[in-house]
Amino acid sequence: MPSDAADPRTGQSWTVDVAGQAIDLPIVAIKPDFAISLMMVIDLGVRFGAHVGQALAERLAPTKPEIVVGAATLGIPVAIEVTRALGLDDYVILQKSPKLHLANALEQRISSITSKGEQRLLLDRAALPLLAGKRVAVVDDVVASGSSLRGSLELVRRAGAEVVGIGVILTEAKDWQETLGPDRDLVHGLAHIPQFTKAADDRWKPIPGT
Ligand SMILES: Nc1ncnc2[nH]cnc12
Repeated sequence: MPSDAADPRTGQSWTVDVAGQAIDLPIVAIKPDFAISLMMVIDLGVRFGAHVGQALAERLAPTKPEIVVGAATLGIPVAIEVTRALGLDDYVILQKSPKLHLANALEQRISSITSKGEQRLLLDRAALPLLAGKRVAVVDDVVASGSSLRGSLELVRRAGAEVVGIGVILTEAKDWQETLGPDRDLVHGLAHIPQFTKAADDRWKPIPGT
């Protein structure tokens, strides 16, 4: 398909050990001199989903969560697997696009490094009784800027719940630590990935300190 957009593929990949399971992530250029190693959790199969669900549940169980909250889109499989592995049933998904039944949703604005422009997170008011007064674990696939997680925490707290833990498959670079402030201490990540820049030899290399 002809396109004016630059091809984001670099031909390089980054291997990371996720709680004992190695995955290969393609390094994808977001800008001419900036790239990330992209983890699309929905492309990694159900066994990987179950593995990370179990590993995150082990780390979150001591915080005694009563319900799990995840943000659309890639937080959805994580929320389902963590809920299952914790032996819970209900979970709550924060939507990114307005659904017909969400006309009256609680709303929070967010931004993301992998999606264009500003986005929002929406909490269905029908889910409020599931959250009010509850101990909540908030989960996502990756925390990078921290904007999406910060929006999730805000919505969960507006719903009257206590955030007792945050579970992510990957932490990426360090920007999220400043975005989340003191909430950074609630984060349980299974592995860390750096961000990348192009070196003099045209190879993508991790940015020191990320
Ligand atoms: N490395 C990454 N993979 C998938 N989603 C992301 N969002 C931010 N960084 C990401």
